[in-house]
Amino acid sequence: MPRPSLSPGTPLSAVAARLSVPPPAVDLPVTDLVTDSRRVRPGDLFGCVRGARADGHRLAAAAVGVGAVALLADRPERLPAGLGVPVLEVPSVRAALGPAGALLAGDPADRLRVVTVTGSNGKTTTSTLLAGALDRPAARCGLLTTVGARVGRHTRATELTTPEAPDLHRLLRWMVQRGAVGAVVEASSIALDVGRLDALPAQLAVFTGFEADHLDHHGTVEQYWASKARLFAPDRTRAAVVVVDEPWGRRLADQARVPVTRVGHGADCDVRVLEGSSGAAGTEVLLQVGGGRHRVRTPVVGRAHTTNLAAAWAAAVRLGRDPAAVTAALAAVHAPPGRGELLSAPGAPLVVVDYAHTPGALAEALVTAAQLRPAGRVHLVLGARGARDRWKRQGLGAAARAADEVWLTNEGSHGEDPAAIVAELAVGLIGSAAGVRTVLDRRTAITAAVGEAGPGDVVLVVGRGHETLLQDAPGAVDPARAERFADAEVARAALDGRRRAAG
Ligand SMILES: CC(=O)N[C@H]1[C@@H](OP(=O)(O)OP(=O)(O)OC[C@H]2O[C@@H](n3ccc(=O)[nH]c3=O)[C@H](O)[C@@H]2O)O[C@H](CO)[C@@H](O)[C@@H]1O[C@H](C)C(=O)N[C@@H](C)C(=O)N[C@H](CCC(=O)O)C(=O)O
Repeated sequence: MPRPSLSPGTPLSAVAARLSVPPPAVDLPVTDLVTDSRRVRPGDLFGCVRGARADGHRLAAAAVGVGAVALLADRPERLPAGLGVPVLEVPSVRAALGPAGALLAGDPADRLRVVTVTGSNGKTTTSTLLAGALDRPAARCGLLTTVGARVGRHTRATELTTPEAPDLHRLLRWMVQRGAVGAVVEASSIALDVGRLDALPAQLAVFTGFEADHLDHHGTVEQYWASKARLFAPDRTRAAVVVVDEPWGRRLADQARVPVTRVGHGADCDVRVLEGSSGAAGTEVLLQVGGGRHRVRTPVVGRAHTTNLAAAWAAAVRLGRDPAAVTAALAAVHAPPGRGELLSAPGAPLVVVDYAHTPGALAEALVTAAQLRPAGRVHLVLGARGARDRWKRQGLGAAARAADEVWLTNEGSHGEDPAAIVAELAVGLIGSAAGVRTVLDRRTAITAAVGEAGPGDVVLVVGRGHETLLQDAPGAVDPARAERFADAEVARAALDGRRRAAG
């Protein structure tokens, strides 16, 4: 991610003061805080992060070699002798990245009304809806989600759903420089767990709902929930909007020590969903708020988005926006790419490309698909990501039983055997009435599903949504080792091919 022009520099002693550690023997200005030696520029402060695969302390010499003028370290004994640069010793470099990153970015969050959005499903859509409800030409609201960073018509690609803290605060500075007075930030549980959102005070935190996920990182559902619950502590947010349609959300609302606006279908909700429906034209809810009722619409497709829409509406109103203005704004907010994305062509099945990658989200996406073509059949193209969350695969297979036809395929094996991944998905489908076929080449699977489906059917392609890199090589996504592959593009080509074949 290209970095903006360098700031004039901040005294290293100011960084020490922000981190409450002794000042350096030698003071000097530092420009940016960087945690990757491959991205250091002259004048940077290099944070020596100890990770699962590398230790920044062992990379300090390389960082100094390309211009780092000072180091943040929590294992100074691991640093090579004679580096000749001041070292700020901290208890934890990871814990320092937020406060120091904010300072060196100019504390942009102090000039923004920040809203954080977390939850198991719907974070990106809810964040996009909320930013759309808050955004005004004269008072921009920035948006930072899995899809990338955006403010007004400016966009920036990002690598993580929630970037590392120094990158996050630089992106907030980038938004302020382009007129943002607010920012909606999608908060992944992993980011919360490792401290990427530290030093990011929010006016409001939104919880979209809960389903076990990322257990390969968090270990237990309790730990996963606790990582999200951190966002609702008084030192992290002033208020909360919580969807309470399931027990974990209710528990969060009960335990949060900040004012909570409860959203959901229950009679105890402050913003109660009386009715909800979704179809090809979008999603609509009827909300009961006190004595009043509000009918709210969005072009976003998917029954799962009824509570996301209600939460976004409640959050914008909680932040002081006029309810009628919020309702009007939401009517024009379209889904982020790859979330309930519809592709259609004359005489061809309807194709839906969605990000669903948990059993609950898949079940919801299948309900939506069936609702979109009530008289048709549902053809599901399903895979599971390699090298993570293996425990989810049988549950995904079980959720897939609601489809009429299931095409099991590769979704990026990341060093695993694609056939073994598919075999785990197939366990959930044992005894199912659905027709089940395995086609490991994803392009072939999507093309075959589109080719075989009837004109009144739906083809639902899940798991990757907007993503454009498909990787079978081990390790984190690396553009140099991944194939460029966008589900929507492949589905569109399949529809075009079907039209050409029909003459
Ligand atoms: C589990 C996790 O969060 N891992 C992140 C973490 O990796 P790590 O701690 O293992 O770091 P490492 O690779 O050992 O490197 C340690 C340090 O050495 C540095 N380094 C490394 C190599 C080098 O040549 N020079 C160098 O300086 C690295 O920049 C890093 O600071 O720090 C790395 C550098 O910032 C991240 O790239 C990496 O994200 C990986 C790619 C990842 O896949 N993260 C996923 C799990 C993630 O965070 N996902 C959530 C969304 C989940 C969801 O909702 O779907 C997200 O917010 O994106």
